[in-house]
Amino acid sequence: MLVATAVSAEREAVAAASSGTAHEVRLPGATLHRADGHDLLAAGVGPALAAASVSAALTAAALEGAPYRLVVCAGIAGGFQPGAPVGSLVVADDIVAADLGAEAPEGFLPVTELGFGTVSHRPPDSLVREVAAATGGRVGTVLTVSTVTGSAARAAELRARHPGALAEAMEGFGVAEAAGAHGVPVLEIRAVSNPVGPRDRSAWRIGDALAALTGAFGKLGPLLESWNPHERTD
Ligand SMILES: O=C(O)c1cccc(C(=O)CC[C@H]2O[C@@H](n3cnc4c(=O)[nH]cnc43)[C@H](O)[C@@H]2O)c1
Repeated sequence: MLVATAVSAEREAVAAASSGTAHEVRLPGATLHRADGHDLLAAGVGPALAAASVSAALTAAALEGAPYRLVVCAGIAGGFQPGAPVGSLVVADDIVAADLGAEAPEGFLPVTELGFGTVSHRPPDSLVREVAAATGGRVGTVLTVSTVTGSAARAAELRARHPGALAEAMEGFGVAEAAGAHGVPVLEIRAVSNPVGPRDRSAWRIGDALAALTGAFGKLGPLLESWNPHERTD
């Protein structure tokens, strides 16, 4: 399994859930922290760098003859209120690129309406349900944005376009695109550090969110390690 976070503080929060000592594996384009049979990667902020880093890790694993069974995108996120309060955990049932497209006089057009690509990746249903049950996480759409929302108007616009959205972050769709290109299932787990809305960096509760991430992964170890994509029922 590969767990991809944006920054090293998030990677360390995930690592704190297991007792094993990690060693570094340096690859072209990515440095893995390997412990207890899984790899952790601080893949960078934003969908492009996250996709490039995860793609490097997936390619290296495939060339070694040991492909990953699962890629998990994990980290902190903004939560849409009141569905995802600060400190809560969100498990994505849909990983959606919210700003990939074009503006038109009639509104935003997703890239799919321009005839290109995709804007959504759906993690395996059964795994989403099991992870949510084990962690107490809320299940919903997690948006991937390249610009952190900073106004009530933008938050309302995103909610209108994505009524099922519980959280926004900046890497999920990039990680999912990389995993999808390798045919590997993907999951996104986010701990809410701040409300989505008017920018107020002083209101971010990063420590609480990182602690929630550690708590979640503490409950997930055996479930994720033993999950077999070939036994999926969905
Ligand atoms: O300053 C720190 O100590 C620190 C520790 C851990 C993480 C950070 C980050 O700034 C991570 C950036 C990361 O967080 C996601 N994020 C969090 N809130 C939002 C949001 O409201 N909208 C979009 N993204 C959000 C995002 O995935 C960033 O990559 C700092």
